[in-house]
Amino acid sequence: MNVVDVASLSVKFGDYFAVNKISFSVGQGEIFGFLGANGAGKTTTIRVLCGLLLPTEGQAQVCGFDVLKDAAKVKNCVGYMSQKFTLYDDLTVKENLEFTGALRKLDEEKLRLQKEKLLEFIRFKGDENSLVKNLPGGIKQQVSLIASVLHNPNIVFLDEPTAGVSPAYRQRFWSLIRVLAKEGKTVFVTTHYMDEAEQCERIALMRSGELIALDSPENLKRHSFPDKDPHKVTLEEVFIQQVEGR
Ligand SMILES: Nc1ncnc2c1ncn2[C@@H]1O[C@H](COP(=O)(O)OP(=O)(O)OP(=O)(O)O)[C@@H](O)[C@H]1O
Repeated sequence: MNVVDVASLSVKFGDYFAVNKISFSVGQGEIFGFLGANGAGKTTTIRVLCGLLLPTEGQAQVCGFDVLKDAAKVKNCVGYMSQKFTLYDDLTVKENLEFTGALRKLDEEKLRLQKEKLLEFIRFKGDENSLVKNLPGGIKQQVSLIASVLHNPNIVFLDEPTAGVSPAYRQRFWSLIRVLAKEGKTVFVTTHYMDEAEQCERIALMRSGELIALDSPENLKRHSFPDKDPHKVTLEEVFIQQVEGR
């Protein structure tokens, strides 16, 4: 079953096509990488798929709901960890989760159970009453992840979730992503790290608002460099050739 179905989707800002007639689908439980250079249209697409921005043209369905007709239902079935802002630095871990729970209209008991389950899931060892600004970056990222899935959405959009985090924390974060996917959640993730992209089941490559390739990491390597042994090709080389056109 598809959780995301996008057909000829475009978003224009003035005369500028930030997203230009893209079409793709994402399945339940898939780890889907959404890659491209800065300004390629990734965040804009994610905002449409979270029901936060109306497209200019085309269709998009998320969890079976139309982003144009049913934006409120779309918002309910998605989790979103945005690039810059997911937690309040001046609130504690507990307050952040309670605030997110209130925004998501979770009742007290459900919030309590989800909070316990998810803190356990990330093996949070700290004090729930610590201010978020005092947490190490990697832990902040993990708390941000659980805040985005507190309402148990079908799909979670992670926009450069590991930017600025140490390699050990990045590795840990990806092990959490894999568990979420195994449990059936769809993970839609953008990253500039090719070792992370390598862990996606399929990767979409965006360039200047257009979707220029969509396949498994292995097939992207095979098709980008047909004369080479795909095991000797890196995704970095694919990215440089396809996205940066060099
Ligand atoms: N609200 C807006 N008004 C005008 N232009 C915008 C707006 N939002 C995004 N853009 C432009 O649309 C293009 C795509 O931006 P977007 O943020 O989707 O790219 P991105 O692929 O997510 O890049 P990055 O990796 O830097 O986050 C950029 O040229 C950006 O400047």
